[in-house]
Amino acid sequence: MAQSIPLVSRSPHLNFPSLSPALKRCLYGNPRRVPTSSSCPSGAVFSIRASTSDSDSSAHHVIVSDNGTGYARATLTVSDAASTASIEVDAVTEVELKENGFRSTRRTKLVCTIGPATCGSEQLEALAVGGMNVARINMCHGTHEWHKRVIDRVRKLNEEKGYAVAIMMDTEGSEIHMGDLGGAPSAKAEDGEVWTFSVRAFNSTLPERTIHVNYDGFAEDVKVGDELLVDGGMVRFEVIEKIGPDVKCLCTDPGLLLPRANLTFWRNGSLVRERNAMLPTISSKDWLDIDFGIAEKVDFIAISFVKSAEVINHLKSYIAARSPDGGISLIAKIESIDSLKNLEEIVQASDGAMVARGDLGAQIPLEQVPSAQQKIVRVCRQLNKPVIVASQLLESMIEYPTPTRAEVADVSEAVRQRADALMLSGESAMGQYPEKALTVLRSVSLRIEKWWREEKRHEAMILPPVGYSFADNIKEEICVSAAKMANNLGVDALFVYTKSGHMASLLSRCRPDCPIFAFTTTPSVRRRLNLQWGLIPFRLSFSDDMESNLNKTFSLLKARGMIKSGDLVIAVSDMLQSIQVMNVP
Ligand SMILES: Nc1ncnc2c1ncn2[C@@H]1O[C@H](COP(=O)(O)OP(=O)(O)O)[C@@H](O)[C@H]1O
Ligand SMILES: C=C(OP(=O)(O)O)C(=O)O
Ligand SMILES: [K+]
Ligand SMILES: [Mg+2]
Repeated sequence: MAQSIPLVSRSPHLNFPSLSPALKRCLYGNPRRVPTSSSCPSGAVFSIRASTSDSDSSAHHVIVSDNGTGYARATLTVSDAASTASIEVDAVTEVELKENGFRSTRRTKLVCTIGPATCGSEQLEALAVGGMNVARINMCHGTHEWHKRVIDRVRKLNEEKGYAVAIMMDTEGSEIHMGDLGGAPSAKAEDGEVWTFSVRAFNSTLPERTIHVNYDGFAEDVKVGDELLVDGGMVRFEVIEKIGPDVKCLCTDPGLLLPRANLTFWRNGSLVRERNAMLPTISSKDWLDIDFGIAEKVDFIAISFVKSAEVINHLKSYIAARSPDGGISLIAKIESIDSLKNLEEIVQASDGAMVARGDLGAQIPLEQVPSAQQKIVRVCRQLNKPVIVASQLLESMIEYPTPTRAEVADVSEAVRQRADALMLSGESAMGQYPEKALTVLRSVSLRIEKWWREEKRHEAMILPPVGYSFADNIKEEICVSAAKMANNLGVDALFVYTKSGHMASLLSRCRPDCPIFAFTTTPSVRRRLNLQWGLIPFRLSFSDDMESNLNKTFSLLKARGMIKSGDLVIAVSDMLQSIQVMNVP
């Protein structure tokens, strides 16, 4: 494929105005221009190291000619062969690596929910600069058009600015929730007020103190005396009367009602699950949203209110039939009593899990949420699946520029547990201080991680074997040993060459002291590895010959100032059952 690109011959630099920004970025690192015309006479052919971030083809040759016009022309040849000469890494990580060295890179990954406060290109870029690894879109809110605009903006950012921000689509699920409040951003419920919760469809404006409920069986299922919890207890009501489709409720704990807030009802101190438990995990709207996610090639789909492994398996085969390249990972949200009961089988079937503390805290007593979190994080690590700790990490920052001490302690605890990722919800979607909230997550993560390394607080790593096939057991053993060696020798980095990403996960699971450079061939695997603890994913074409892979990687990384001679590295790969220890030449 050859492209003709005009350039300005009389400028001291060759200027490529119509070159795509992604290619421009890659020309010799980051210049807008190719070096001087004197070193680039008419007819000259020279190589540029460049590649487009989302394809395997790379620009290789620029041929300059002047055609006697006085204005030279350059022809850019895009060739697949050239991709073997390039390496792609997240622009923020590259700066971090150069400025602070390996050891101080952040290991805990960060997920930001995108909403009205952060959906613009500039705001998304600010989040990417601030360390967002995954952008989450919540299908409870907004239209497909709205979500598509966000996805396109993130993709553009990745392509033009060299990020690898992954996209996670989160389904609505069949939860019971309130309606839209007739367009109002919120409504205040005061102590002693009587509100009507109704399953009636309201076409025009809602009557005063009336809330629409999305679940048709609601008025039948509740009983007088039941307690109705909005958002897991942010506001509480007591059911005092049932009149056909309307349920009259007395406000007992005042608070702010937000559009589409989740509803649960409790009887004699336990959650009423009756028909609620019969709701399908994936609603008809969810299926439409999932089709949207597949069409948009999102990297992750998070499934709300998962009850069993069966639904995950079902969805996996649905996605596999429609997206055969396997580019979508499924994240099971653990946010119900059933999901806790079937935790192991759900996590085993999924590609990762989320501790969705918002709804979980509405389904089990709040004081049980921390132990549930610890258990979920532990199970995920045992089964080698990434885990995200979500909801209310920095809730007060929706309104205030600094977090509470308790919030900082909560974030620290999730980091200490070695969760793969922390998530912002309302803080980044509709809060006043999205970037500040992200900065808090980043700095608290870095601080806690540094503290372990300084104190050398290696907690005993009891990792029961999880491999099912012989081959898998070998990989697991190699990674456990490589990580242990890395800690004992104090190496600068672990290198892993992996096509599917599996070997990189196995290393991440060991939570070693040093960062893990994960080299993978496809942009999609690279983006998905961005969710996992301690992995710095690079896109690189490599062969089965480890010797040449290593030499190539060393020279590419050295050229970009990301490693230096003498650095101690341990390398493992999908292709070879060995652990190599060496100093960068
Ligand atoms: N796409 C969106 N459009 C409008 N508002 C959104 C969007 N995504 C999130 N929000 C707002 O951010 C809040 C927090 O997000 P999240 O925790 O993901 O949702 P929920 O509160 O429904 O569980 C939501 O309650 C909603 O007010
Ligand atoms: C992350 C959660 O899910 P959602 O925000 O979709 O309710 C949660 O319940 O904590
Ligand atoms: K959701
Ligand atoms: Mg939820």
